[in-house]
Amino acid sequence: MSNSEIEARKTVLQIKDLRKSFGDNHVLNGFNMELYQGENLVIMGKSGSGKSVMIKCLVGLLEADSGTIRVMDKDITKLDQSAMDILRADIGFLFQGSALYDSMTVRENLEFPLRRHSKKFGDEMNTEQMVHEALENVGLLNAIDLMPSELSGGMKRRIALARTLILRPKIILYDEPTSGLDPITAKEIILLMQEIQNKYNTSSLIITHDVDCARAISDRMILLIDGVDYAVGTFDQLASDNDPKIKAFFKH
Ligand SMILES: Nc1ncnc2c1ncn2[C@@H]1O[C@H](COP(=O)(O)OP(=O)(O)OP(=O)(O)O)[C@@H](O)[C@H]1O
Repeated sequence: MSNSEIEARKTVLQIKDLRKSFGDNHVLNGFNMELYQGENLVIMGKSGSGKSVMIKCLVGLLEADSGTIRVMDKDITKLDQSAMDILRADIGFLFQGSALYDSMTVRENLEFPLRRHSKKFGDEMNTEQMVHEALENVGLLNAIDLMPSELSGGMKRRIALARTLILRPKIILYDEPTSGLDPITAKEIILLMQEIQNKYNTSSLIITHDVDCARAISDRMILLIDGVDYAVGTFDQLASDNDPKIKAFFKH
């Protein structure tokens, strides 16, 4: 995708001048980002640089000190609880800790979010069909009646992805989607993320330390350094930059 193609697109998520401190620890010092419809945007930052704080502000788990966050043209700091719930149904999360419920089968794990967000799909919701489709999307329909304890780490990650997808999110937030996986399984997850993006034209914000993952999946990248969007560009643009702070990310 060329830069001009991306720029012609609709913005689905926009953060402007986001600031958040904990006492003297100034974590975010005016962070900006824009996620365009249908793109995969990777955010990379060192450990402790504020990636999780940024995501928590984005989903309303932390209150920013200042700045604006707009999700699909709505300023989330101004939404009441019910408006926020409706918006949340359009945002999917795949977090490191998004564990499956151990006491439920795969099928039940997928039915669970559907019941919670049944309003989004109304009376026409066909739970069985939606569970099947979500599992087919991750190639694990045959695991429908298994318990999480019977799944490998890679399979669990795929089921977690299916559970996110079943709500047909417009935006997916991925926090370290390949962490803890061996390189082959990590590649499978990246392939799946690409397939899903192609099939549903979702927009994805991906936080990762994994340079291979960033190379494979990103249309654009943002480097979060010193609490700001220090560098923005394609993987190739950033990987060939001579700034020492930027270079540090791409050294193996
Ligand atoms: N609730 C909190 N109270 C006080 N300090 C916090 C809180 N949450 C985060 N911090 C601080 O904010 C800074 C950024 O943390 P954050 O978890 O966002 O880093 P990160 O970039 O996600 O790191 P990692 O890649 O290791 O997950 C750290 O210095 C952390 O100690």
